[in-house]
Amino acid sequence: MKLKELIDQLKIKEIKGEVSDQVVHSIEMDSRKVSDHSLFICIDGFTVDGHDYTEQATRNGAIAIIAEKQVETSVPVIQVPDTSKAMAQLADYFYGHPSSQLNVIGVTGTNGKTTLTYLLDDIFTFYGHKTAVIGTIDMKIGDQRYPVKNTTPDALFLHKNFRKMVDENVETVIMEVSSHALSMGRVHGVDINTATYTNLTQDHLDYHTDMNDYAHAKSLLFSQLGNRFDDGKTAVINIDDQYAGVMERACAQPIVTYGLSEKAFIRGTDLQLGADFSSFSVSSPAFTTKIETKLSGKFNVYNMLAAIAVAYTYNVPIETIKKALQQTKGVPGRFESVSNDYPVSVIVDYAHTPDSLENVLQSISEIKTNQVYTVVGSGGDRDRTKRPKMADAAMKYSDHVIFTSDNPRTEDPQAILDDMTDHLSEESFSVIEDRKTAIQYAIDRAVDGDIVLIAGKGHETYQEINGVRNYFDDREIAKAMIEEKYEES
Ligand SMILES: CC(=O)N[C@H]1[C@@H](OP(=O)(O)OP(=O)(O)OC[C@H]2O[C@@H](n3ccc(=O)[nH]c3=O)[C@H](O)[C@@H]2O)O[C@H](CO)[C@@H](O)[C@@H]1O[C@H](C)C(=O)N[C@@H](C)C(=O)N[C@H](CCC(=O)O)C(=O)O
Ligand SMILES: Nc1ncnc2c1ncn2[C@@H]1O[C@H](COP(=O)(O)OP(=O)(O)OP(=O)(O)O)[C@@H](O)[C@H]1O
Ligand SMILES: N[C@H](CCC[C@H](N)C(=O)O)C(=O)O
Ligand SMILES: [Mg+2]
Repeated sequence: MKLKELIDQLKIKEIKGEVSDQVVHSIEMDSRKVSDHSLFICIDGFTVDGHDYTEQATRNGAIAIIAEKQVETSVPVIQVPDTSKAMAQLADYFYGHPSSQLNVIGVTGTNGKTTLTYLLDDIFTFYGHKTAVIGTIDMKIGDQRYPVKNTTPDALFLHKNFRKMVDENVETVIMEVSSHALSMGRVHGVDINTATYTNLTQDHLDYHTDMNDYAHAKSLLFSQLGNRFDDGKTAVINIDDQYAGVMERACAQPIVTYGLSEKAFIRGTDLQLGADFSSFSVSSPAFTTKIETKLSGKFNVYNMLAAIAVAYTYNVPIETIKKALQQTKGVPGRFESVSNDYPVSVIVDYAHTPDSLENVLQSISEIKTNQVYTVVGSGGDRDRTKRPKMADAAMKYSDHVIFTSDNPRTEDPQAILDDMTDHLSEESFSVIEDRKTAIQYAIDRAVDGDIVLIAGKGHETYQEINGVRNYFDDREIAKAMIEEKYEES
């Protein structure tokens, strides 16, 4: 594509150098990925400033630079007010507005995003759509999986991969949209059809100033659905959540609500929850039916109601939804039972917020027949104020808590553990910094009928200490320990 045609899309402050008939083969935001005929966009980041890498970019073959500050280079510089926005706009144009050729379902909320994307993937696949999923675990296009660095990647990655999805005949893409992504504009220019809200409870107060600021960031997904009524856009909102009104007020489009309360349009009733199943009735003015699945926990009933509501907006027949939910296996690392064959149950779960920990432990309380051991930590370089609250949730619902390291990142692990435990007066907990030793401690002590919950890392296959990621999988470690325990006895 011609550089001239591309930059004609932008509001330009100044052009230095001559833009004639240069051809752009790729758009890059990372100087290390620049090759011949790339257009390099300078992003002023949290760690470094992309404007400092123009020399490397031109050396690698950049034919022009998009910047928001003054830079000196040998190639034309197009200065714009905001390079992040320009990047989204250029990528959307360069790749031929691919998101508008897809059903894009965006999911936001503190907890349940990954789970809901998996449920929707199961429903739409069962319905016969070719699907794609982007989120915390990875990006999936059809049957192919690709690693992602962020739950919601940057705009360049998104538009580029939407193109790939269109080329591969994907019809429906289900994506998690994090609050970071919304406030950093990573989804700018993404033509979202359905915006879905799960819930809002404390997390990320290192990044957002307070809960209202956090709620506002989430609400951007709903304002970004736009003001036009002729394109069939819909919002799907958990009406039982205390911040539902914030999302509703931000949204000009029709809203389908779900929940357990009477005011929900898609309403769940008659819940029955077990260790490895749940069932409930779901009703709306259009249908009433009973859903039976292998997923357990009240929070998962909410996730399933959200999935039903989204599928309903696409006219997926309720019988199809019902069958898909009946077969769903759930999500790796979410309430994942490590082994059902032994008298001690080990559950690995990704709960890393006070609310998710409380939810998961409440669900365990409902099914437990004996004592509950909880092994839990809290991530470094993240919201510090959630740490004592996570500890309180663990203490409230467990018989024994072993506080340990999650991903300490660049923080001192012991300081994180102090943040979690300093306020605790009871003595009925242990602190074991090394996560493997902490898991061993719980499994060694658990007796027949006990449940060991290993929380916080779920599907993660690493532990990040001092910037280094070492291989670490709670599920593998626990499985080996539990097998060893019962083989010895
Ligand atoms: C704080 C934050 O969000 N950081 C994101 C940000 O990184 P950054 O600002 O530090 O980037 P940077 O390293 O300063 O680089 C600035 C620019 O210089 C360029 N550069 C850099 C080096 C070089 O040699 N040449 C070069 O051109 C970079 O390509 C970039 O364009 O931009 C990167 C590219 O988009 C993101 O990957 C990165 O996410 C980091 C890894 C991260 O951990 N983010 C977390 C907070 C996050 O976003 N989490 C949410 C999920 C939260 C949840 O749901 O619980 C998410 O969506 O992932
Ligand atoms: N609807 C829900 N409400 C509260 N807690 C939930 C809900 N769904 C899942 N959880 C809990 O939260 C944990 C994380 O779930 P999930 O991965 O689906 O959320 P997420 O929003 O994608 O999280 P992240 O932002 O970290 O990617 C689960 O392991 C479970 O403990
Ligand atoms: N998306 C979340 C994941 C947290 C997972 C937990 N294991 C941790 O490392 O804190 C975050 O980046 O805050
Ligand atoms: Mg997620």
